[in-house]
Amino acid sequence: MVLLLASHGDWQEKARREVIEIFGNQYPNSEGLSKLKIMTMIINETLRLYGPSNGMLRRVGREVQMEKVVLPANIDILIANVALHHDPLLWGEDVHLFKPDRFAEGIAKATNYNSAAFFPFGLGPRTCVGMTFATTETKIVLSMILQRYAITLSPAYVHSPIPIISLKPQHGIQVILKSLHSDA
Ligand code: HEM
Repeated sequence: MVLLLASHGDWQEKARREVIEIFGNQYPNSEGLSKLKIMTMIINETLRLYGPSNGMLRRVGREVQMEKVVLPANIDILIANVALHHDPLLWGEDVHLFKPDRFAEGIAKATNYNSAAFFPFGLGPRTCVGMTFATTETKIVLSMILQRYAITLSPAYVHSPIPIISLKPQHGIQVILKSLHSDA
Protein backbone atom coordinates (compact mmCIF):
# COMPACT_ATOMS: atom_id res chain seq x y z
CA MET A 1 0.00 0.00 0.00
CA VAL A 2 2.83 2.35 0.87
CA LEU A 3 4.30 1.72 -2.59
CA LEU A 4 1.01 2.38 -4.35
CA LEU A 5 0.31 5.52 -2.33
CA ALA A 6 3.86 6.76 -2.97
CA SER A 7 3.34 6.38 -6.70
CA HIS A 8 -0.27 7.67 -6.74
CA GLY A 9 -0.08 11.00 -4.94
CA ASP A 10 -3.73 11.81 -5.68
CA TRP A 11 -4.92 8.73 -3.73
CA GLN A 12 -2.42 9.43 -0.97
CA GLU A 13 -3.91 12.89 -0.59
CA LYS A 14 -7.50 11.55 -0.63
CA ALA A 15 -6.59 8.96 2.03
CA ARG A 16 -4.87 11.60 4.20
CA ARG A 17 -7.82 13.97 3.94
CA GLU A 18 -10.14 11.20 5.11
CA VAL A 19 -7.84 10.25 8.00
CA ILE A 20 -7.53 13.88 9.17
CA GLU A 21 -11.29 14.39 8.81
CA ILE A 22 -12.01 11.36 11.01
CA PHE A 23 -9.12 11.37 13.52
CA GLY A 24 -7.57 14.82 13.25
CA ASN A 25 -4.13 14.41 14.81
CA GLN A 26 -5.39 11.95 17.45
CA TYR A 27 -4.61 8.24 17.63
CA PRO A 28 -6.99 6.13 15.50
CA ASN A 29 -9.97 4.70 17.43
CA SER A 30 -12.24 1.77 16.61
CA GLU A 31 -15.29 3.93 15.86
CA GLY A 32 -13.33 5.98 13.31
CA LEU A 33 -11.69 2.91 11.72
CA SER A 34 -15.09 1.66 10.56
CA LYS A 35 -15.68 4.99 8.78
CA LEU A 36 -12.53 4.81 6.60
CA LYS A 37 -14.19 4.36 3.22
CA ILE A 38 -11.41 5.62 0.91
CA MET A 39 -8.81 3.60 2.81
CA THR A 40 -10.92 0.45 2.53
CA MET A 41 -11.11 0.97 -1.25
CA ILE A 42 -7.33 1.42 -1.37
CA ILE A 43 -6.75 -1.73 0.74
CA ASN A 44 -9.00 -3.80 -1.55
CA GLU A 45 -7.36 -2.50 -4.72
CA THR A 46 -3.91 -3.20 -3.23
CA LEU A 47 -4.95 -6.74 -2.29
CA ARG A 48 -6.26 -7.22 -5.82
CA LEU A 49 -3.04 -6.08 -7.50
CA TYR A 50 -0.45 -7.30 -4.99
CA GLY A 51 -2.21 -9.54 -2.46
CA PRO A 52 0.29 -11.57 -0.38
CA SER A 53 -1.43 -14.87 -1.26
CA ASN A 54 -0.48 -16.30 -4.67
CA GLY A 55 -2.99 -19.12 -4.52
CA MET A 56 -4.44 -21.89 -2.43
CA LEU A 57 -3.39 -25.53 -2.64
CA ARG A 58 -6.09 -28.16 -2.60
CA ARG A 59 -6.14 -31.99 -2.90
CA VAL A 60 -8.93 -33.35 -5.10
CA GLY A 61 -10.66 -35.98 -2.90
CA ARG A 62 -12.73 -37.68 -5.60
CA GLU A 63 -13.07 -37.28 -9.36
CA VAL A 64 -15.10 -34.20 -10.28
CA GLN A 65 -16.30 -32.83 -13.58
CA MET A 66 -16.32 -29.05 -13.97
CA GLU A 67 -17.98 -28.36 -17.30
CA LYS A 68 -15.51 -29.78 -19.86
CA VAL A 69 -12.70 -30.35 -17.35
CA VAL A 70 -12.40 -33.62 -15.41
CA LEU A 71 -10.27 -33.48 -12.27
CA PRO A 72 -9.07 -36.96 -11.27
CA ALA A 73 -8.93 -37.95 -7.61
CA ASN A 74 -5.75 -37.41 -5.58
CA ILE A 75 -4.18 -34.62 -7.63
CA ASP A 76 -3.07 -31.33 -6.11
CA ILE A 77 -4.39 -28.13 -7.66
CA LEU A 78 -3.46 -24.52 -7.12
CA ILE A 79 -6.40 -22.13 -7.06
CA ALA A 80 -4.61 -19.03 -8.29
CA ASN A 81 -6.59 -16.14 -6.86
CA VAL A 82 -3.88 -13.86 -8.25
CA ALA A 83 -4.84 -14.96 -11.81
CA LEU A 84 -8.50 -14.14 -11.19
CA HIS A 85 -7.57 -10.78 -9.66
CA HIS A 86 -5.74 -9.93 -12.90
CA ASP A 87 -8.29 -11.26 -15.38
CA PRO A 88 -9.41 -8.57 -17.87
CA LEU A 89 -12.64 -10.50 -18.48
CA LEU A 90 -13.60 -9.93 -14.85
CA TRP A 91 -12.11 -6.47 -14.25
CA GLY A 92 -11.91 -4.84 -17.68
CA GLU A 93 -9.02 -3.79 -19.90
CA ASP A 94 -7.64 -1.49 -17.19
CA VAL A 95 -7.15 -4.55 -14.93
CA HIS A 96 -3.45 -3.77 -14.34
CA LEU A 97 -4.06 -0.19 -13.24
CA PHE A 98 -4.40 0.95 -9.63
CA LYS A 99 -7.98 2.22 -9.51
CA PRO A 100 -9.47 2.09 -6.00
CA ASP A 101 -12.67 3.58 -7.43
CA ARG A 102 -13.60 0.07 -8.57
CA PHE A 103 -14.45 -0.63 -4.94
CA ALA A 104 -16.38 2.62 -4.32
CA GLU A 105 -19.63 0.73 -3.90
CA GLY A 106 -18.21 -2.31 -2.12
CA ILE A 107 -16.75 -5.66 -3.12
CA ALA A 108 -20.02 -7.21 -4.35
CA LYS A 109 -20.57 -4.39 -6.86
CA ALA A 110 -16.89 -4.34 -7.94
CA THR A 111 -17.01 -8.06 -8.73
CA ASN A 112 -20.42 -7.94 -10.32
CA TYR A 113 -21.69 -10.18 -7.50
CA ASN A 114 -19.16 -12.91 -8.39
CA SER A 115 -17.62 -13.90 -5.06
CA ALA A 116 -14.96 -16.03 -6.80
CA ALA A 117 -13.53 -12.97 -8.60
CA PHE A 118 -11.91 -11.44 -5.50
CA PHE A 119 -10.77 -13.52 -2.54
CA PRO A 120 -7.42 -12.29 -1.22
CA PHE A 121 -8.14 -14.01 2.11
CA GLY A 122 -9.42 -17.26 0.60
CA LEU A 123 -12.95 -18.56 0.29
CA GLY A 124 -15.20 -20.90 2.24
CA PRO A 125 -14.49 -22.73 5.50
CA ARG A 126 -10.71 -22.15 5.41
CA THR A 127 -10.98 -18.37 4.95
CA CYS A 128 -8.14 -16.52 6.68
CA VAL A 129 -8.75 -16.24 10.42
CA GLY A 130 -6.49 -13.19 10.54
CA MET A 131 -8.49 -11.17 8.00
CA THR A 132 -10.05 -8.68 10.39
CA PHE A 133 -6.86 -8.39 12.43
CA ALA A 134 -4.75 -7.75 9.29
CA THR A 135 -7.09 -5.11 7.84
CA THR A 136 -7.56 -3.35 11.18
CA GLU A 137 -3.80 -3.25 11.75
CA THR A 138 -3.26 -1.91 8.22
CA LYS A 139 -5.81 0.86 8.78
CA ILE A 140 -4.24 1.89 12.10
CA VAL A 141 -0.64 1.90 10.83
CA LEU A 142 -1.47 3.65 7.59
CA SER A 143 -3.58 6.28 9.35
CA MET A 144 -0.67 7.05 11.68
CA ILE A 145 1.80 7.30 8.80
CA LEU A 146 -0.52 9.55 6.75
CA GLN A 147 -1.09 11.84 9.76
CA ARG A 148 2.65 12.41 10.03
CA TYR A 149 4.38 11.95 6.68
CA ALA A 150 4.14 12.59 2.96
CA ILE A 151 5.38 9.52 1.09
CA THR A 152 7.23 9.59 -2.22
CA LEU A 153 8.95 6.82 -4.11
CA SER A 154 12.74 6.73 -3.99
CA PRO A 155 14.55 6.71 -7.37
CA ALA A 156 16.34 3.61 -6.01
CA TYR A 157 13.12 1.56 -6.15
CA VAL A 158 13.05 -1.26 -8.73
CA HIS A 159 9.66 -2.87 -9.35
CA SER A 160 10.01 -6.63 -9.02
CA PRO A 161 7.21 -8.40 -7.13
CA ILE A 162 8.19 -12.04 -6.64
CA PRO A 163 6.30 -15.00 -5.16
CA ILE A 164 8.40 -16.53 -2.34
CA ILE A 165 5.70 -18.33 -0.34
CA SER A 166 3.84 -15.01 -0.32
CA LEU A 167 4.27 -12.14 -2.76
CA LYS A 168 7.28 -10.00 -1.86
CA PRO A 169 9.15 -7.01 -3.32
CA GLN A 170 12.39 -8.65 -4.50
CA HIS A 171 14.57 -5.60 -3.79
CA GLY A 172 12.50 -4.06 -1.00
CA ILE A 173 10.46 -0.86 -1.22
CA GLN A 174 12.47 2.31 -0.83
CA VAL A 175 10.36 5.37 -0.07
CA ILE A 176 11.09 8.86 1.19
CA LEU A 177 9.09 10.06 4.19
CA LYS A 178 8.82 13.82 4.62
CA SER A 179 7.48 15.05 7.94
CA LEU A 180 4.28 17.10 7.66
CA HIS A 181 4.98 18.82 11.00
CA SER A 182 7.93 21.09 11.47
CA ASP A 183 8.48 19.89 15.07
CA ALA A 184 8.61 16.17 14.15
C1 HEM B 1 -3.02 -9.23 4.35
C2 HEM B 1 -2.76 -10.22 5.18
C3 HEM B 1 -3.23 -11.65 4.97
C4 HEM B 1 -3.64 -12.29 3.82
C5 HEM B 1 -3.76 -11.72 2.40
C6 HEM B 1 -3.97 -13.64 4.19
C7 HEM B 1 -4.45 -14.62 3.32
C8 HEM B 1 -4.85 -15.89 3.68
C9 HEM B 1 -5.40 -16.87 2.77
C10 HEM B 1 -5.62 -16.68 1.28
C11 HEM B 1 -5.70 -17.98 3.49
C12 HEM B 1 -6.39 -19.25 2.97
C13 HEM B 1 -5.37 -20.33 2.67
C14 HEM B 1 -6.07 -21.54 2.11
O1 HEM B 1 -7.29 -21.58 1.97
O2 HEM B 1 -5.34 -22.48 1.73
C15 HEM B 1 -5.32 -17.72 4.87
C16 HEM B 1 -5.46 -18.61 5.91
C17 HEM B 1 -5.06 -18.36 7.19
N1 HEM B 1 -4.57 -17.18 7.68
FE1 HEM B 1 -4.22 -15.48 6.63
N2 HEM B 1 -3.76 -13.81 5.54
C18 HEM B 1 -3.32 -12.61 6.05
C19 HEM B 1 -3.01 -12.33 7.37
C20 HEM B 1 -3.12 -13.22 8.41
C21 HEM B 1 -2.82 -12.92 9.79
C22 HEM B 1 -2.35 -11.56 10.29
C23 HEM B 1 -3.04 -14.06 10.49
C24 HEM B 1 -2.89 -14.34 11.94
C25 HEM B 1 -3.00 -13.42 12.89
C26 HEM B 1 -3.48 -15.08 9.55
C27 HEM B 1 -3.81 -16.38 9.89
C28 HEM B 1 -4.30 -17.33 9.02
C29 HEM B 1 -4.62 -18.71 9.40
C30 HEM B 1 -4.45 -19.34 10.79
C31 HEM B 1 -5.11 -19.35 8.26
C32 HEM B 1 -5.58 -20.81 8.13
C33 HEM B 1 -7.08 -20.88 8.31
C34 HEM B 1 -7.60 -22.31 8.12
O3 HEM B 1 -7.00 -23.09 7.38
O4 HEM B 1 -8.66 -22.62 8.67
N3 HEM B 1 -3.52 -14.54 8.30
N4 HEM B 1 -4.81 -16.44 4.95
